[in-house]
Amino acid sequence: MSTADSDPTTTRSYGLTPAEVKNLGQQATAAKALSYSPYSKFRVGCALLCDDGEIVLGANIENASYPVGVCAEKAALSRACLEGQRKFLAIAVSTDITPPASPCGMCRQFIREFCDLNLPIYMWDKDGNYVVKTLEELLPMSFGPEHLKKPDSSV
Ligand SMILES: O=c1ccn([C@H]2C[C@H](O)[C@@H](CO)O2)c(=O)[nH]1
Repeated sequence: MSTADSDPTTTRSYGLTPAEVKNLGQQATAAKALSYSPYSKFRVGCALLCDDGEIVLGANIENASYPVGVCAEKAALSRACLEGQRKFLAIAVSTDITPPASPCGMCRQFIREFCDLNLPIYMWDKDGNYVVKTLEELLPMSFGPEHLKKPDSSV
């Protein structure tokens, strides 16, 4: 007999149902098609689950002046922020490699601005499998907005 805890169709991962995790991963994987990465040829797709249920996509955007390029996570969070989104329930990142890539250090800090430390970050590989870690696991002892005087979030 299956219970709510053992049934893989109902067991939640960090508050998300298996269907929500899968959907977010599929959207991050699809977002790789938006990647502009002529230099590295390394496509990264990102899907953010906002607290109102909206999913915002991003991809890496490179530049002839290499350091000017933007990572997928930063692109997605910037896009979401400009849409007025400020709170996120989960992030999925997808690349074309196995084992999956994890967000770079700058992206971890960028995520830290808007997300709780227990935010799950799902890292999808080319075979459709994922590893999940919390933001705190990827960025321990981090520095965040609460360490500064309370910012005026309307600015
Ligand atoms: O967390 C990361 C790490 C790298 N990249 C992009 C930047 C560059 O376009 C390519 C190779 O580094 O991958 C991301 O989008 N996110």
